[in-house]
Amino acid sequence: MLLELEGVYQAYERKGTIEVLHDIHLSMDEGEFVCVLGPSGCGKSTLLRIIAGIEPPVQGTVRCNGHAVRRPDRERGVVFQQPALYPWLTIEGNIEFGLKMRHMPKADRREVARRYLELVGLEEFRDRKPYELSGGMKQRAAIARVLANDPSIILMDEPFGALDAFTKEQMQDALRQIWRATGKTIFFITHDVEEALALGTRIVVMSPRPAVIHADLPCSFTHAMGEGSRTVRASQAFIEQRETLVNMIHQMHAT
Ligand SMILES: Nc1ncnc2c1ncn2[C@@H]1O[C@H](COP(=O)(O)OP(=O)(O)OP(=O)(O)O)[C@@H](O)[C@H]1O
Repeated sequence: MLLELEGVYQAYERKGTIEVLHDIHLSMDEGEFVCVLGPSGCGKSTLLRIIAGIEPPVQGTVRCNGHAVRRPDRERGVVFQQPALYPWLTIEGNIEFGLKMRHMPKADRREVARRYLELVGLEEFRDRKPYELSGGMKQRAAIARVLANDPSIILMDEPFGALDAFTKEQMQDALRQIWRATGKTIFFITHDVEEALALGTRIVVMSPRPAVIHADLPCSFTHAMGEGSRTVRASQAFIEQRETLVNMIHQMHAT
């Protein structure tokens, strides 16, 4: 088991106690692509921060590769909605940064950076600064930077949430190719039911706060998608599954 969460409980003290996560149990195997859906404010980002080691839970444990998670480390790479690239470095410099901090020799760094620049389709932009790139390209660079650190799992918090619909679909198709090419395990938070169905091998639905896991469903559309995904997205089975999930989330909002 790559990742194991047992009895994770999180609450904050703010004019009384806000219970956010109630009792989360979740395991992930290597190579899985788990998409997490749930009503707004239910604690999805909180869960990601706990898995990343950015904040500790009040109760419960998180284990990654058999070790208790206590702080952020490169075993768990994180991609946020706003790509956190260093504005003064080139795209290649950004991708190499973590490797440089670990004292990897320059020639090796360059080789790793070029490999991932190519994988995310940014070879031609390697000498540009982040402000010269579109939103989608910046997010590709952020993904390449995380991949360069060779994490066991990539944690993504609505990474395409700020992109227009067309770019978003392109990025989903690109991420699927990257996942296939690298075999990485991905934990992906989204508000977008169609996005979850188009990417995940598993869909986890969280309940409203204090959140528990309301549903944990296998999903196979991503396997049926080629370089593009239009045909599968327009299929009857996809649309039916989308409506089932949208209704499930609406019903939780209403109760
Ligand atoms: N450090 C904190 N202190 C106090 N309350 C917090 C803290 N972090 C999160 N919360 C509260 O916990 C709840 C869950 O927040 P979180 O951002 O994890 O939800 P989410 O499901 O990711 O939301 P959204 O879908 O809107 O992005 C919210 O009510 C939020 O206000």
